[in-house]
Amino acid sequence: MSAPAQRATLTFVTGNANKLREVKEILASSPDFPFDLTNQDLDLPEIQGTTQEVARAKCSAAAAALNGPCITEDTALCFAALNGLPGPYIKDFMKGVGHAGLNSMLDGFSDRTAHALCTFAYCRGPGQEVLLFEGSTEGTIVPARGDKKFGWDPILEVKGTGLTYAEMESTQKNTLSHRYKALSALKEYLCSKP
Ligand SMILES: O=c1[nH]c(=O)c2ncn([C@@H]3O[C@H](COP(=O)(O)OP(=O)(O)OP(=O)(O)O)[C@@H](O)[C@H]3O)c2[nH]1
Ligand SMILES: [Mg+2]
Repeated sequence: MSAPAQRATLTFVTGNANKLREVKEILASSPDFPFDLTNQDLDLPEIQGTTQEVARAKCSAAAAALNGPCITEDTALCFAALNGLPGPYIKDFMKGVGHAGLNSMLDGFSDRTAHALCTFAYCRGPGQEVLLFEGSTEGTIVPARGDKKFGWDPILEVKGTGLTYAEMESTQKNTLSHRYKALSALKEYLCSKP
């Protein structure tokens, strides 16, 4: 009997262990995903700009550094009252002011809605076009509730659930999250390619 054909490997370039965990969890229920996923943590520049500009530049730099195909992922938290900010700069805002500070930024505004935006980027190799796959989940910014193991999960109450991401089981977050939606779009594209 011949050995089963080996699947190609795709490198997910990220230094974020929580992202990697969620991506693996989501893909675990996607046996049709056409790659074996590996991970590398590379120190890549994250430019200033729109979420799409940030994602394209990072993935392009990752493909050049790896000299091969890769995916990267950027997550933004966008406050409606602030025209989408902090957006792609949420990492520094979270580090700088934390859950309480992010809540205070909306004091004085009647609109406390926000959306989490995930952008997966896929590049086949150095100098190749970068393709983007986005997913967004709506919610409201609230005082922290739930498990504090992942970033701003405790302050985004997801629309229609009454729960913050941090109050959900991972199985629930992974069926409605920004990451789940963007990864589904990436998967659909990769599965449609010969
Ligand atoms: O509560 C959260 N729930 C999430 O679902 C989620 N996804 C990302 N993040 C955080 O938002 C910032 C994005 O910045 P980011 O996209 O540049 O990520 P990163 O620098 O940590 O990793 P990477 O760039 O190596 O992939 C970082 O602080 C991430 O920790 C999340 N926080
Ligand atoms: Mg980053």
